[in-house]
Amino acid sequence: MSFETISKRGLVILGCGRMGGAILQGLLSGGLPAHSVHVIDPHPSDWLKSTNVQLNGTLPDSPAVVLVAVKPQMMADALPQLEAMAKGDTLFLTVAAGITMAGYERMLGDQTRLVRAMPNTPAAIGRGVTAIVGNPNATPEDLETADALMQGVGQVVRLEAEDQMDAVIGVSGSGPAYVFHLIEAMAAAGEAEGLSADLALQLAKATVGGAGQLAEDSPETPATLRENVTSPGGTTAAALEVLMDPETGLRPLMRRAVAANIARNRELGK
Ligand SMILES: NC(=O)C1=CN([C@@H]2O[C@H](COP(=O)(O)OP(=O)(O)OC[C@H]3O[C@@H](n4cnc5c(N)ncnc54)[C@H](OP(=O)(O)O)[C@@H]3O)[C@@H](O)[C@H]2O)C=CC1
Ligand SMILES: O=C(O)[C@@H]1CCC=N1
Repeated sequence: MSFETISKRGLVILGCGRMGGAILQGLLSGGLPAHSVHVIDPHPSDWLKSTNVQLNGTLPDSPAVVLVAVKPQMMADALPQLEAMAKGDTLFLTVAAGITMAGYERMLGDQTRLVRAMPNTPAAIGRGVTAIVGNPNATPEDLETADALMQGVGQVVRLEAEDQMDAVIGVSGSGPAYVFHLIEAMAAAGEAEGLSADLALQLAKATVGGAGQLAEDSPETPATLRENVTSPGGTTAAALEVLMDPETGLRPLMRRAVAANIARNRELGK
């Protein structure tokens, strides 16, 4: 399905907050005409009002795509109003955590053509990464459509099975929050060692941003890049002894954090 089909038949966005808004921004700057987008959201932001999309108005009977971007807790209230579209020729593309394909099929019917997608907030600057997986009704063309829409906000990867989605949410969907917390923690450590708050934050942000870019661009593995910083017997080695402790270091901590993420994701899906 091309952007032309989407602009002819329309795109409905259910819930246009941080994630729905970031995806919409990517699509509009990629050339999707604003008048073909119909947004349902109780409190549209000023930015949304300035885009010329159709806000809380009459919806097309059979839009090309419905993008579902409400919180999982709102899904049972918000989604059933669009049930009739799921009986026709509309692709449902959802970015919500927690809710499984079986859950959507219970709300919309088991004929629904559905793609689950898990983006992350760097989507707001076109640097997101989104994993997608379709239900058995989703055609290869539906996956192409979902892929093309999500490429508007960054890279897209395809999953082999829905059960991989939990780990994806735990790593990349929520991952930006872990990295932002790393920035906070590094800045706090710098401040505790005598730097001003502003300088510590500038150093931490630039270090995480630069290291992230280097890890993406370099042909070297993260392990080699880490070793390149680590002079034998030097300062980095002393810090890494703490961070890489097999019992108390970052690896077991991250393992616990991701496991907690997945446990919550499964609760939200109930
Ligand atoms: N934020 C993130 O990093 C990521 C989020 N997601 C998923 O994206 C989805 C949205 O999250 P996020 O954008 O952060 O949340 P937001 O709260 O920013 O956005 C949700 C939007 O839906 C609106 N809304 C609430 N009730 C309804 C309704 N009945 N009908 C239509 N719209 C409604 C909200 O309005 P109001 O605020 O007025 O209630 C809000 O604008 C979630 O399912 C989440 O799992 C996926 C990947 C990453
Ligand atoms: O915190 C959440 O539930 C959502 C899903 C992934 C990122 N934010």
